[in-house]
Amino acid sequence: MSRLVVVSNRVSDPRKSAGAGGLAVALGEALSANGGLWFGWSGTIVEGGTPGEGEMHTHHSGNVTLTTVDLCREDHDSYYLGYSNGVLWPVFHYRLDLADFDAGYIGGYRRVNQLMARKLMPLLKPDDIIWVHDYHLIPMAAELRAMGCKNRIGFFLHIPLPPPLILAAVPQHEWLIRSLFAYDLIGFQAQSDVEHFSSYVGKEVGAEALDKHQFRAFGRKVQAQAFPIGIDVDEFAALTHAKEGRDMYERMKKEFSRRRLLLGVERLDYSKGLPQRVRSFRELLKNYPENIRSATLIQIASPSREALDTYAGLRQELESLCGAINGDYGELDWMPVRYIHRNVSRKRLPGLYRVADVALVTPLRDGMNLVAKEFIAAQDPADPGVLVLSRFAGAAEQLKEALLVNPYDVHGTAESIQLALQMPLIERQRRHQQLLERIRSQDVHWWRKTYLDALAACDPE
Ligand SMILES: O=P(O)(O)OC[C@H]1O[C@H](O[C@H]2O[C@H](CO)[C@@H](O)[C@H](O)[C@H]2O)[C@H](O)[C@@H](O)[C@@H]1O
Ligand SMILES: O=c1ccn([C@@H]2O[C@H](COP(=O)(O)OP(=O)(O)O)[C@@H](O)[C@H]2O)c(=O)[nH]1
Repeated sequence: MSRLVVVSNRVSDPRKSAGAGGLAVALGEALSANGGLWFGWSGTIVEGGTPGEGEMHTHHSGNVTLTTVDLCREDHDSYYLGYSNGVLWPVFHYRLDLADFDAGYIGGYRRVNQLMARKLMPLLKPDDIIWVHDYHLIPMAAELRAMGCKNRIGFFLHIPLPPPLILAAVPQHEWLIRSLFAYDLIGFQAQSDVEHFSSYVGKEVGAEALDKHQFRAFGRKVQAQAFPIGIDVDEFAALTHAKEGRDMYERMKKEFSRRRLLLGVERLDYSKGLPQRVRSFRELLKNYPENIRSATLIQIASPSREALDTYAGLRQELESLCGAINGDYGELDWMPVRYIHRNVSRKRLPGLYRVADVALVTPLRDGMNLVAKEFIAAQDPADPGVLVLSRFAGAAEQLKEALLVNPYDVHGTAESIQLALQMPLIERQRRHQQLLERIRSQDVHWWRKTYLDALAACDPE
């Protein structure tokens, strides 16, 4: 059997609890199945190091070999903070207003992709299957091919691909898309992303569509398809009953026996729609005062990309909104919002999800959103909570039995939250059962297998 080589910016030991971020969680689960090599950034930034250079480290965790490369400060800042999270992340999440098109970033982005390719190339065996992940590493296959790599190489984009006219705002858009043609298979989260890819390559580079999923351009053929990422449903449900999950459940259940719990869990990121959500909650208290002294919003917003000004600004905005709502509505023995700016261990989250009456997963744009799926997996089928889900999350293409909302519509979202709080048991059970079936039929094992089977079936160019 061929060895699987996964390449991603974030690498984390599958046997340890991953930090916040769905990619590391999902790849850890996918790699543990058959083992392989996980290659990427070590997480270490070397002050004063040489651009384009980085020490390599290897360690083993069960059947997975983890090989990582350090980055010097200059490379990290231009590749990770600058081009990946200052240009690609905002544009791909439709936020041209937040993009910082500094011409200096692209050099670091290319340099780090070249460095990663150079370090990976000698580790490869001829029949390895290479699976590259996410926007940090779009040119990775082109760099490997330039070094003579003939292996099958697949790519998976974890974030949305915007429509052509938004994508075209990136000064290097054509180069990025040309780089994608060095892969054999491009995986997207949602059907809408595939449609955007197809219309971009048709309109902007005159690609020939060989069929619905195959495109020829730049002298190469590539296949593009949606493979919605999932979670390990049984593993996550089991965490609900493990010690940390159970402790959390019992503690919170006691506290919320006479109150209603609304829950939000995410990285503190502008794509997640946090200020809009808090405003909707405020609207709920204003329009449905029976929720005062009862409905409490626990908002976990774990620190993310704090070196970027847009993230620091968002934190201030959110803290001021939470402070204002607590000041206006709070009582000595009840605060409407509990805002936590820390990462909560993934082992404790299932217990919290299970106590929640309503999960608020209302991003303005999201590639998938694994929290939505984790919430469903953690529910008690006899008395499940309700998922309020943004129609702009990739997960909305699958999770049709959630209460779908437009997060920009603060009033409409408040109405849906009230509907969720009032939903009769029988309807909650029916929706939950259907949602559970959906996340089970397309779980993380399905995702890995379907993607890798499709990559293996691609005609090598
Ligand atoms: O690595 P960070 O900069 O700390 O950010 C964390 C991850 O955020 C993004 O996650 C995406 O992948 C999830 C799993 O497919 C998906 O559910 C979610 O919608 C995406 O936002 C990012 O794409 C990852 O590369 C980051 O590691
Ligand atoms: O305090 C936190 C916040 C989030 N998460 C985890 O981080 C992942 C977030 O993934 P998602 O796809 O929802 O969004 P991303 O952060 O990748 O954009 C999920 O597995 C969460 O359980 C966590 O462990 N602790």
